[in-house]
Amino acid sequence: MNLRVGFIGGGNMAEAFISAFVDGELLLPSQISVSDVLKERLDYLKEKYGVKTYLCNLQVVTESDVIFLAVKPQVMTTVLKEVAGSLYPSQIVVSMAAGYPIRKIEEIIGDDKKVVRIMPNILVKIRKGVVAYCDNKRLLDEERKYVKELLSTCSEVFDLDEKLFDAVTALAGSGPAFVFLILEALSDGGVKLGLPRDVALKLATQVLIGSAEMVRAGEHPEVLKDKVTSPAGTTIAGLSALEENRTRFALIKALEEACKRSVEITKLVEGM
Ligand SMILES: NC(=O)C1=CN([C@@H]2O[C@H](COP(=O)(O)OP(=O)(O)OC[C@H]3O[C@@H](n4cnc5c(N)ncnc54)[C@H](O)[C@@H]3O)[C@@H](O)[C@H]2O)C=CC1
Ligand SMILES: O=C(O)[C@@H]1CCC=N1
Repeated sequence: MNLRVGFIGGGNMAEAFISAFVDGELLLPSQISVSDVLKERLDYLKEKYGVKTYLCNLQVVTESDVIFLAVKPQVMTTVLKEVAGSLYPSQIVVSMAAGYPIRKIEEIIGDDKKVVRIMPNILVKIRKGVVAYCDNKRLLDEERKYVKELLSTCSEVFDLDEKLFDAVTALAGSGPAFVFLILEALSDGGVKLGLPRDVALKLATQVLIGSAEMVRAGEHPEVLKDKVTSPAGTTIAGLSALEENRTRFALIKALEEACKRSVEITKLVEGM
């Protein structure tokens, strides 16, 4: 299968996917079309990636077999209503909107349409993303395979029940922002101790990448933590400060709040 891919909304996530698809040489720029309400944004995408761009969303619908909806959840209902009459049941609609359920998409465009819901993260831009995947079971096996292959070029794809999407949105969708904050804070700590800013950021980044790689290699983080921690040493002094400041709780709470917001967004869009 070699389908034409469109994006409605050409913001951060659309660019992350376009960049990955083009750089990964899975799609030619001429197979990709994008629409947005901002002409400057479209000019930028056309110039940088060579994709086809339109101010009209319906043009993307006409030119695509797979249509990624990459607008904010609050804009989804308007966009879906706008394109509903032009969609064919053979086309595949892929939504990445946080908190926007498949049933709401079907309510607007019809339940005869092929609908995929994904929750990606910004790391797809460097082809190290994760994507949670579910669909409304209307895709043919080969179509599902194709969409997953497309997503696999830039991410690890997890088949998950839609019920888990709020939690996945918190951990995987919002997660990079939490990690960026941690990196920034570690760099600040280094600067406070006298390290030059650029050195502090590089050290913090390498520590994070290396630590994640060790966990990926198969060891549990708790076991690894104990290997770093000497009796009466430096690490336990730092860990004790983290416990005193309830760092674990703060991170758990961050995910809970992000998940709660995803549920709130669903309630909000269901009333639209
Ligand atoms: N940014 C992230 O890391 C992640 C975002 N998401 C989801 O991806 C979706 C897109 O998010 P971002 O790319 O971050 O947002 P963004 O704000 O960067 O991009 C949205 C784009 O939609 C355009 N737009 C607004 N109204 C439009 C309309 N009526 N027709 C066509 N285009 C229109 C905007 O001009 C903007 O360029 C959201 O639903 C979000 O929940 C999901 C996972 C991660
Ligand atoms: O902040 C947001 O709502 C979006 C969804 C996940 C990441 N960014």
